[in-house]
Amino acid sequence: MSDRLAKILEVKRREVAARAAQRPLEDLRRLAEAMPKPRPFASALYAGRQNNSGPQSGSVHIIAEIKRASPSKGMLRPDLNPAVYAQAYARGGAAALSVLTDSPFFRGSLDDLKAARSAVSLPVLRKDFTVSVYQIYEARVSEADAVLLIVRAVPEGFLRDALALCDALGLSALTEVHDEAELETALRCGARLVGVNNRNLKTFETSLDTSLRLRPMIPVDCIMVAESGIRDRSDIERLVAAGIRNFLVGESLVRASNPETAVRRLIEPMVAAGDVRATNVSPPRAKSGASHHGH
Ligand SMILES: O=P(O)(O)OC[C@@H](O)[C@@H](O)c1c[nH]c2ccccc12
Repeated sequence: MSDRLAKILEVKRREVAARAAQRPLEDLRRLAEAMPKPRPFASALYAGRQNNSGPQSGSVHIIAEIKRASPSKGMLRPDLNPAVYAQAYARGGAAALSVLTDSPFFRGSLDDLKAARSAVSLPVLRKDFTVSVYQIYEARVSEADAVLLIVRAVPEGFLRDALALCDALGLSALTEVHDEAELETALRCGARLVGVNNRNLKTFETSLDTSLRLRPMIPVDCIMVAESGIRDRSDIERLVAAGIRNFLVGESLVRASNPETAVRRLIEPMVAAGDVRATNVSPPRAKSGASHHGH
């Protein structure tokens, strides 16, 4: 484990222990179980086994992230208003939202999540470093529809229990992996919504090759999300060509001068090379298109 992740997890464990001392797990559990149903998160994404000839075929689904700062990039947008961003992302056509709720390293909070969620009707992921079931109940009580589970951050036994708890609470779990071994662990524990993080946790650099490399290992009954380092339309196109349809995008949307347009640009229908040519050729001279039949 990288020192940086280890440091974050250490701080996180202390933070959660302090909150649990204020409000015991039992109280939180009671509150969680009385919450209204979450919004469906996984089904807002593209599932690979869907009929590929449907109207959704080839469509791009964006989980748009609300993130003020990050340990690797420092301050991104310190004055970010979560409700305003949530609405802009929704207007741009985002399929779901991700809200950083970690405060020491990402300057987020559970209040950000609530503010974002109440401004839109999209499902919302609580983006945090989950090290305790306490945070899963807490996510539910804060109206999250999904939580992040980072394979590298927890023992396999915890991952298994956390996935089962999410299931019982009706929460989706985005299980994050960085390599083949972590993906195997995730699948062994029953993960069905898998995030492939392109950020190398040692160097903090991103490479889309991670998503491209792991894509063929994702079973057909799983939903894959490519995470991190997606800057523009050409990145999306590279990944779409490999059969990837779901993307978690943060920095490039947060930094964009117009977040609504920035999302819309990423999801615009792709124009295939053949289509481009079709619009450029002169109209056919004869109407007898029989020879084109079946083409
Ligand atoms: O800002 P980017 O490069 O578009 O990345 C978004 C998201 O993938 C990234 O914020 C992230 C992925 N996994 C995480 C785990 C914790 C905190 C943050 C993350």
